Amino acid sequence: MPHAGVPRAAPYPPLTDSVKSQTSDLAASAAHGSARRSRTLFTIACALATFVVFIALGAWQARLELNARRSDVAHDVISSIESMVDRVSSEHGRLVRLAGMPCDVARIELETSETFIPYIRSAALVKDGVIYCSSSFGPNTVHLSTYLGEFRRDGPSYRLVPGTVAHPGRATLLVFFPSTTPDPLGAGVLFYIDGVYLSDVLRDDSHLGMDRIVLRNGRAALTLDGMTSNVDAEPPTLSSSRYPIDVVVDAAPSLTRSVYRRQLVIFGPIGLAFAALLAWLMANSLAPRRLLLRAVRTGLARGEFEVRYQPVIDLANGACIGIEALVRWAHPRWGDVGPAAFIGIVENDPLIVPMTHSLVERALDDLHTHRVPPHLHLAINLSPRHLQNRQGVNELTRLLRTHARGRGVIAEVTERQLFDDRRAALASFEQLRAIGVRFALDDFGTDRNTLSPLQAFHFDFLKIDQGFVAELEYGRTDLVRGIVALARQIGLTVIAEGIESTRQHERLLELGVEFGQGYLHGYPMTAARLARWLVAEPRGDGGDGGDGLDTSSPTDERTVQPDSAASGEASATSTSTSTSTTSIPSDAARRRAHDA
Ligand SMILES: Nc1nc2c(ncn2[C@@H]2O[C@H](COP(=O)(O)O[C@H]3[C@@H](O)[C@H](n4cnc5c(=O)[nH]c(N)nc54)O[C@@H]3COP(=O)(O)O)[C@@H](O)[C@H]2O)c(=O)[nH]1
Repeated sequence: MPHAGVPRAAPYPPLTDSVKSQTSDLAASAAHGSARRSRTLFTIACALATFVVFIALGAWQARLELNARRSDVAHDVISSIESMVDRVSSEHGRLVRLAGMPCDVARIELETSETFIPYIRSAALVKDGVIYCSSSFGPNTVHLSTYLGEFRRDGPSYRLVPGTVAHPGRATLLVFFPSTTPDPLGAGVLFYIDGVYLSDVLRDDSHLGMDRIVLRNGRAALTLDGMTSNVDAEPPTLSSSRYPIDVVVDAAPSLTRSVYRRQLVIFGPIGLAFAALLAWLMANSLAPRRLLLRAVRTGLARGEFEVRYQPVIDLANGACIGIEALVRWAHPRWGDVGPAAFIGIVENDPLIVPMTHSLVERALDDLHTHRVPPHLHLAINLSPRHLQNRQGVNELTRLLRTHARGRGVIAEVTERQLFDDRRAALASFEQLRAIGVRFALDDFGTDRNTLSPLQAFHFDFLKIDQGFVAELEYGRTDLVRGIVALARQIGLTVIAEGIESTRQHERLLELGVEFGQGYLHGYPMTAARLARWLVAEPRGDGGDGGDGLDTSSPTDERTVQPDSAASGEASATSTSTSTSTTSIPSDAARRRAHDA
């Protein structure tokens, strides 16, 4: 029987095709297709990057191996040359005392040095800076500076020269030991280490695979091709710690190629295996998400998603002033699935747009069918991703404009991801505000960056998260007090969520919170049950026909009365009767009501 209070004036207009198309598989699968493509590309990119890392590791390993080979060879060369010079050094003391003696007196002993000191071609005595007596040629007159240039008087000097007066064109390492007798122009013994020995060291069999081995002393450099000038400042592969010589060793291209090839043969397959493993792991770790999204898509197409409605109460008088629509999934195999199990994943997928659209469509339809008075606002959860979807917001605007039928709508938005595309979200706020939608910042205080959305976006309500409300049970009121003060300061109305006990209710009232919802007042329920609840629950009314949130179409009939009980279908209708009883259900009464 129709009630006087709520005229069933216009029949509920059929949903337009364009609106229906919003939830079409096509849109969902297009969005899904592009998300899947990006995921596949991401997986391929990660696998490729892994492979490249392994190839780089192989190249690095090859470089290490080549460097090790080069420094082995350099070490070999340096230690061979060092031991030659060592041998000469160990013998110089015996000959240096001859410096200054006449050549014919010293020559015999000098000549024997050629025999017992290995590697030397000859030895010569120096006096007054002049080489005056040689083991090979006897008396001589060559200025020491011809070979050594500047040389030390207080210690040995070493010089690699391309040749000597006696042996031009024959590389020689000269080692000069000054005598202990002071001689300002220089006296001592000069040894000529034969370049043939030096070349033999460079030519050693163990140095196979090396392209170039250069023995350097000052600006002189000896290679297997002869002496060159050490002009470029190529860093040495190894320097002697005892003598002024160093070595540069380069690997031959053939050796380089073979070492690189060998490392790639090792690291390439390992890299491939790891890349494949990573791709497999990624594909499989994403699989549950993908499977869930596919199931949600199927569920949407089959109409498995339902809406439950939780009353929002004026805490001062218990009057219901609105309802929040909450999704539930009636899965044929998994049973009733709460949103916590899927909404987080869906909210991160374009699928949230058609899903929300179909839920809002369903909610408007339900409320109309069950004649839930239009002054009760409808709160919907709108994900930031939806707000950032131009087409989705246009479709939602059209839906609300044509089907809200004067019912106030509050979009509850969480701050998570709201800033991902701030411009788009701001434009959507504006567009929806233009048709009367108002905004609540949901779960306030649960994220890190809580004040920024309040600054950047135009909100009307602030929903205190149930975590803070629960704390009131234990007398911890400071946070709620602070949130209320903040909300007042910036002109927002506070709605508390998750009120479960009369104590919390009373504390909220004391703290100045006007509105709230929670199991104390009403569990999320079907539209039919909501209609019965609106009729049966003892509650105060809005009194003046306003609901405090001012979200409704103007109506002066607020108190809902039972519809025909015989029909079994409850409808909530308004009458002109107004009750003034403010009634907060006791916790026990609430539980009884819910059990019923
Ligand atoms: N994008 C969308 N998000 C949605 C939608 N429907 C719900 N949600 C979000 O999912 C989260 C979990 O929701 P739900 O399991 O429905 O939980 C809500 C209430 O049932 C619950 N509640 C209400 N009163 C009490 C209470 O007294 N105690 C208690 N422990 N829980 C209570 O709290 C949730 C209220 O959610 P909200 O007011 O939105 O913060 C949740 O984040 C929903 O927002 C949807 O269609 N789209």
